[in-house]
Amino acid sequence: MTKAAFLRPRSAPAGSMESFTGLLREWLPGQRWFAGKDRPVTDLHVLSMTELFPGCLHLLVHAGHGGVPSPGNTPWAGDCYQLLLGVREHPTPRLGRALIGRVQDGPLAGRTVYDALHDPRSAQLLLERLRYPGTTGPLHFECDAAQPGPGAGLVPRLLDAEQSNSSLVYGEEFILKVFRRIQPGVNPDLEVPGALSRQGCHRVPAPVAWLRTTHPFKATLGVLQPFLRDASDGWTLALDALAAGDDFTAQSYALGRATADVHLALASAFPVGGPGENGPTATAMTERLTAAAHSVPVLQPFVPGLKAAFAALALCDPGPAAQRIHGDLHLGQVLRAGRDWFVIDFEGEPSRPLSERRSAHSPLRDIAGMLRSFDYAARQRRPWRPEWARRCREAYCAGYAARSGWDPRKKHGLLRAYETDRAVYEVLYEARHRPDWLPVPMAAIERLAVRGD
Ligand SMILES: Nc1ncnc2c1ncn2[C@@H]1O[C@H](COP(=O)(O)OP(=O)(O)O)[C@@H](O)[C@H]1O
Ligand SMILES: O=P(O)(O)O[C@H]1O[C@H](CO)[C@@H](O[C@H]2O[C@H](CO)[C@@H](O)[C@H](O)[C@H]2O)[C@H](O)[C@H]1O
Repeated sequence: MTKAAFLRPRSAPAGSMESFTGLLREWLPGQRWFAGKDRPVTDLHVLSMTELFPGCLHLLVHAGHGGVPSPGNTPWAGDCYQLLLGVREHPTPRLGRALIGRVQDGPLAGRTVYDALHDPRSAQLLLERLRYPGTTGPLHFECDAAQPGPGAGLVPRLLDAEQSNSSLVYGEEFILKVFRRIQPGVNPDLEVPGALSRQGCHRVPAPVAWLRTTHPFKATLGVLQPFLRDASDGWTLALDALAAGDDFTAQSYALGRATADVHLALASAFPVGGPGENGPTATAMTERLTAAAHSVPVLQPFVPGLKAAFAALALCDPGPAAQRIHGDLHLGQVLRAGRDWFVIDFEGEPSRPLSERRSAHSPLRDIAGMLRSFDYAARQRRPWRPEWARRCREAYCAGYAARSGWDPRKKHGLLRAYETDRAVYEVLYEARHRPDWLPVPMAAIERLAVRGD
């Protein structure tokens, strides 16, 4: 590996990065993982730029939205994104949709830049870097020596999934998740699976190696873990079952048990204890609703009805103790391999502040996430299949109760508030990432606000 240079964009001559940042500003909003599709990108700054290896730059960039702060992200208004860019002297037609463009001026003048994760050579070199712990500028490559690591020469492929980040699969043996939207601090998707594997919890693939930065702030940038090669995710399995007219209750029941297993392991890996308190929960949910309705005006007519669900928390018992949870549980976060369900992606809801994602919450939040997911799946079919979703939800709760010793269905008021809060989050998520999907959570909003069930 050649010694990498750490380029300091802030010392570059004024204006010299203009064409480069202009290209990135145009390219970013078209990316699936870009979280600001509901607002124009008004400015883009390079926060750090490191030559990872010849022909590949690592960047953290800040995308601003005209001074409108993004909830929970960095101390400044806007979002920070991680990019790995290939830089070539001569463009090749094969770059296809990886192509970002040709830089007109500044230090990269005349070069073609592209998303290096699409480039097998860069993807291979990235894995090589993770195989040998060390640092490159502010970037730190680390590994868990207790876990079997990847061998040499594993062939990479970029996953083309509905994702909030980007993932590379190596030789069908390992998967590297490259986080896209970066917040300061340890990412729970590294912290939690590591702690659960030390607990002996077999339902979560353990981190093998990871990448973090120390500039312009400390943050986790990527995690490598074993790839469950014959696994299917719960979303695909649910849609297949719906298409075939199959029942999904046995799978849902097993999924409920698996969720309870993971909650039990989380409670012992991160002992926090203490009963949940409904007052602060209701306040936080109401604040999130107000902020979401401000960003997504179609929510506004439903605000009074939704607030009622949160106000009703005052009449509920506090429910199960707060603990570390998954934080963004849905059918796309569970993988079925053999007869077992595995749980992945402990990042939490990406738009929440990291400190909030790493604190204790009611396990009902995860349960509500999965219940909403059965509804999402049922709405992918015409005509809509509410009965299918209802049976899955019942079976999931029954499976959870059998393993945990308490039945989520008996916490009706709490569960309704958590489902409402989750549906509000989904509206915000869809508006920002996949505007075409907005009608799915909006249908739930209407149901929860108007009928309250
Ligand atoms: N350990 C794994 N084994 C097999 N497939 C995986 C594994 N981790 C992730 N995947 C696949 O990658 C997809 C995206 O992973 P996920 O962690 O949910 O990323 P994101 O945060 O970008 O949504 C999953 O839906 C799943 O299909
Ligand atoms: O990318 P992540 O998996 O971290 O989670 C985000 O994206 C999800 C979509 O990919 C989103 O989930 C929503 O859509 C799913 C169907 O695609 C559905 O099963 C979920 O129930 C629904 O919430 C998730 O909210 C978001 O955080």
